[in-house]
Amino acid sequence: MHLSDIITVPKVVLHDHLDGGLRPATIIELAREHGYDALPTEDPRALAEWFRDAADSGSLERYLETFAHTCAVMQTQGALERVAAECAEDLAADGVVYAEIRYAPEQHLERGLTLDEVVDAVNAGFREGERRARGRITVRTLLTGMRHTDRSLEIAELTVAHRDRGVAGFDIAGGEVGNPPARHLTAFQHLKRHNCHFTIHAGEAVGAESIHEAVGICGAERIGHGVRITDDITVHDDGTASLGHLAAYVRDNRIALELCPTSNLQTGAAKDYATHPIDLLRGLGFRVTLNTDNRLVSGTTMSQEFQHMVRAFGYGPEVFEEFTVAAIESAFLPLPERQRLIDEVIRPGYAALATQPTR
Ligand SMILES: O=c1[nH]cnc2c1ncn2[C@@H]1O[C@H](CO)[C@@H](O)[C@H]1O
Ligand SMILES: [Zn+2]
Repeated sequence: MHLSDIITVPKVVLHDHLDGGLRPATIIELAREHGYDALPTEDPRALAEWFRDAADSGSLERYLETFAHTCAVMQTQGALERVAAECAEDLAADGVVYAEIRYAPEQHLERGLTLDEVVDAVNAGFREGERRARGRITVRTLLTGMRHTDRSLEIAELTVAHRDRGVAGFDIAGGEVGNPPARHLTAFQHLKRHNCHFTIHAGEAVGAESIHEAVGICGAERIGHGVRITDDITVHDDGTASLGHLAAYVRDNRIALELCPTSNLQTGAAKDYATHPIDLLRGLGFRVTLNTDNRLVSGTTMSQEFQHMVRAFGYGPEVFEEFTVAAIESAFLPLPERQRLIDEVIRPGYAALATQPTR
């Protein structure tokens, strides 16, 4: 599949951080406006490289340190609106038709904004971005609680308060070691009481135990990464596999795994593309989705993630259609809207590719 075809076909991203995907030139401009002088360089190309290299450390903690620079310039209403609008534009230009973009409102209060003002500014930016993209993309947000702080209940309440107005659900993120999901149980209970969607970053830096807590104790509908579910899967010499109870539960309940291969290589959750568990998990019938995690920090796009999969596993359009439909089916969007995107956008987009003369 040519890159131009990969860009053209409809794609869905469920796991992409707003503060991990800024345009480098925008960071530099906003830093000047805000008087932030700690950027490692003021050259956009060099800055993009700096993020990718600094994040390429084999450790999730080191990967997360780079976000200090993006969050530093996302502290005003104007900056948040701009970053969100550009995010929608960039995704639309890459052929993404539906995106759930997450960020942690508590990280944007340094210059006096309230949590509600942060959410309103980001929502306004996304509506502007959708307009600029002339309706080619729909964006919803997930509000993230940081797992090392103690504001998750407050962020869960914020999610409920802003639901149906651009906010589709909740997530927790940040360093996984030492901050297990169940530490935020009251937040998840609040969401459940209000029938509100949530996903949990789990099984990235910690193994099956973290996924078990996320699913079995907290009740996550999807798993952010979840790549270490392989801890509960035994692959035998003859190629067959046995699933433990946790892996079977995740697979049998169609709990989506928000896999992000490039990010996994950077944080050490996987060794290389060719041995990334995505292909094993897909083969075993897990609901697999392909995502970017952080377009700037991981130096990637949805099309590039697709391309890596073409090279590693020889995937063609039928597999990408499968990933895209799986993603939209697991989206925190009302069923009729998901169905409309499948019938009117995704299926026709892949059908159009299939009828093109081969190039
Ligand atoms: O892959 C990840 N694992 C865990 N936390 C992450 C990952 N990517 C980003 N963040 C964290 O989520 C915050 C809100 O968007 C970011 O500031 C970053 O600290
Ligand atoms: Zn993430």
